[in-house]
Amino acid sequence: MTWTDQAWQHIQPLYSNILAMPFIEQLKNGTLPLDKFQFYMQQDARYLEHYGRVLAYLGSKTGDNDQALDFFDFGKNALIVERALHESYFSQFGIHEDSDTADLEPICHHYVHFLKSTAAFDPLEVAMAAVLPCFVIYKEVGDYIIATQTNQANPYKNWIDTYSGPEFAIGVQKAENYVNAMAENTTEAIRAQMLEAYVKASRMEFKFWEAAYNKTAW
Ligand SMILES: Cc1ncc(CN)c(N)n1
Repeated sequence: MTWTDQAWQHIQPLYSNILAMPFIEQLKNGTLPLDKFQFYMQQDARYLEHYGRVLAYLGSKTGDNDQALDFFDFGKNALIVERALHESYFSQFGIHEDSDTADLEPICHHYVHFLKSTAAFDPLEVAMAAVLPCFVIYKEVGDYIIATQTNQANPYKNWIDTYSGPEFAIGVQKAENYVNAMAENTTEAIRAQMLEAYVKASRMEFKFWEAAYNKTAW
């Protein structure tokens, strides 16, 4: 079994909890209150600015040029999605343009700085494992919503389409392949740290949606 399969299996209880969250259930049904989605979008735009930079930074740290190019692309894509949020969703959902300067709320702040410090101070394998749940969980949630939704007039359709399409899945698979190759070529001790980082980031994905649902501020 690959390292990513093992890691994914390891977080199944948490993933089941994610699917049962009111945020995800209501996003799927199209009944999520607008103010909760607005809060989420605003924080997510800020998150993506930082996440994109972390991915590009990890690309710059790898000695493998293919991996570097792919991580530069992943970083660029995160910023492209962030820009799309501004150009379409922000006006569609009535979110104020001053979101650029919106405070990072506690969970977003913690997640971003966890990724940045892991990228800066931990082994590259661990940092690559830390950024993976952001790919995998969104893909799985996107696919789950597409497979189970019944509301064809869901106002959040565009968001759902971003993460459920084949294009996103290709990137996720590439990122997983790199992490598997790195896991194979490292030590048991580093693999344990990789798993710890993967689990922490997955918990933060849960917390990010929970914070949006509760509109948690400082
Ligand atoms: C918090 C979070 N995690 C993951 C994704 C998907 N890249 C996102 N947009 N936002």
